[in-house]
Amino acid sequence: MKICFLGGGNMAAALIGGMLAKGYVAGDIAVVELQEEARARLRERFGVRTHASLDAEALACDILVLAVKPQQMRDALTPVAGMLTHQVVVSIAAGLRLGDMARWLGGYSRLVRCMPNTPALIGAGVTGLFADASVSEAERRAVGQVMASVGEIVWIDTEAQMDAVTAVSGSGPAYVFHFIEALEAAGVSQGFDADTARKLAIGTVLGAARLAADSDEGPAVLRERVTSKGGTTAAALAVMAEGDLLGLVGRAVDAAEARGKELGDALGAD
Ligand SMILES: NC(=O)C1=CN([C@@H]2O[C@H](COP(=O)(O)OP(=O)(O)OC[C@H]3O[C@@H](n4cnc5c(N)ncnc54)[C@H](O)[C@@H]3O)[C@@H](O)[C@H]2O)C=CC1
Ligand SMILES: O=C(O)[C@@H]1CCC=N1
Repeated sequence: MKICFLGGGNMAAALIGGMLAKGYVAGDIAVVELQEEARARLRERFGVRTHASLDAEALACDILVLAVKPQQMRDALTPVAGMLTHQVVVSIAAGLRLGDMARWLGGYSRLVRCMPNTPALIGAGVTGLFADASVSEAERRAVGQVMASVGEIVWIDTEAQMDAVTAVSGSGPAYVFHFIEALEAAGVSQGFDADTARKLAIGTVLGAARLAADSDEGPAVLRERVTSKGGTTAAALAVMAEGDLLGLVGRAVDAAEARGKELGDALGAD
């Protein structure tokens, strides 16, 4: 299975790093990247083959992963129209719809839209996937296998739900990092040095996420177990409820989902 990435930025690096750690070999992975510096970094870091443009050698792949920014996609795909023969084209771009990509590719519709996230780098990603009806079962399995090598995969029933996947798990690591920043800052204002505060904050988020993943009981039960009546946790959670943390996260996810749709509308209108 030969895989070529179009765009070698943050997310391509996260996926490639995760895939190599899971046994994919560098010789089967190529990256097309415009920036010379980025190409050199990718070769040095991962030992993968790099190309300055999507030439015939780069196109000799089974799966072409589109990993450029949504706003860069049209320019990136236009020269490819008419060059694709058998490749399954997998877009990881937020918002961008399959119909618009197929149009830019001159009607080529062997397309999968997916939304990974950056913990893929350590094999702990979550990826939502949706395939065009023309993608065969075997092709879906092959794409699923690549994404499963860097974490969990979830196939989605309708393409419209991809914006919700993006809002929950694609952008989600940033919400968790932001919470870690907040917990760390709170630790510092309690008088800890920055290293100690960070250790306490990251250790807590990591341990709680692992416990939640290992438990059948769900996060609400685990939360209640930490919360003694009249104790310290109850005092903190009351402040979070007063600030409507649940509503705030809901509104944040709604905003991300709406932005995905807006991006899709704007890009498709082009
Ligand atoms: N960063 C994240 O957490 C996630 C990002 N995504 C999606 O992944 C895609 C890439 O995002 P990032 O990696 O963060 O962006 P990035 O800006 O780090 O990487 C994009 C790379 O593509 C290169 N590029 C642009 N046009 C090109 C072309 N025509 N040919 C070859 N290379 C080209 C750029 O030089 C750059 O290195 C986006 O569409 C984004 O929506 C999806 C899931 C998570
Ligand atoms: O912020 C973004 O648009 C991309 C998509 C999901 C994560 N990063």
